[in-house]
Amino acid sequence: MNNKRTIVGAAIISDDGRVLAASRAEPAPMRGQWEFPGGKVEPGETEVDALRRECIEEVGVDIYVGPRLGVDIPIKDDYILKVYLARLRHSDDTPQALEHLEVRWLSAETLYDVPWLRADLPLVRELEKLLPNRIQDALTAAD
Ligand SMILES: Nc1nc2c([nH]c(=O)n2[C@H]2C[C@H](O)[C@@H](COP(=O)(O)OP(=O)(O)OP(=O)(O)O)O2)c(=O)[nH]1
Repeated sequence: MNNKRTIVGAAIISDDGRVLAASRAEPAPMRGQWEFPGGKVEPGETEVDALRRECIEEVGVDIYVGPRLGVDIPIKDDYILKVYLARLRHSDDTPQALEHLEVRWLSAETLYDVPWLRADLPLVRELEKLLPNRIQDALTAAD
C-alpha cells in the first residue's frame, strides 16, 4: 500500500478584516484561478515552517501561523490541502505577486469577486463566516 501523501499548506493571511488571495500563473489549466499562498511541505519541514517559507518566496511577507481552518481537503493524486489562519509579522509589509499574476486583499463583500480554485471553495465558505470580525478572535492564539 502506498501511504505517501504530499501535504500542501496554504495560509489565509488576514489583516483588518480582509484576507490575502493570489492568482496562479501556472500550470496553464490553473492560470488565473485564485488560491491562498502556500505550497508543498518539504521533507523534514514542519507545516508551519513550510507556510512561512512559501509566503516569503511567493508574496514576500513573513507571517505568524495560527489555527487550522476547515478539514484536510484531498486534491489531485495523493495531495492533501491543509489551510491555516495567519497574520503578518510586520504590519506595514505589503504583499507582492512574486510568483503569482496578482495578489489582492479581499473583504467579506469582495470574497467571491475572484474565481477560486475548486478545492478552495469549501474553505472560502468557512472563511466567509469569520469575516470581518471573528477572524481576529480566531487568531489571538497565533504564535
Ligand atoms: N498554494 C496553494 N495550492 C493550492 C490551493 N488550492 C489548491 O487546490 N492548491 C493546489 C494547486 C497545486 O496543485 C498544489 C500546490 O502546488 P504548488 O505548485 O503551489 O506547490 P509548490 O509551491 O511547492 O510548487 P513547486 O515548488 O513544486 O513548483 O495545490 C491553495 O489554496 N493554495
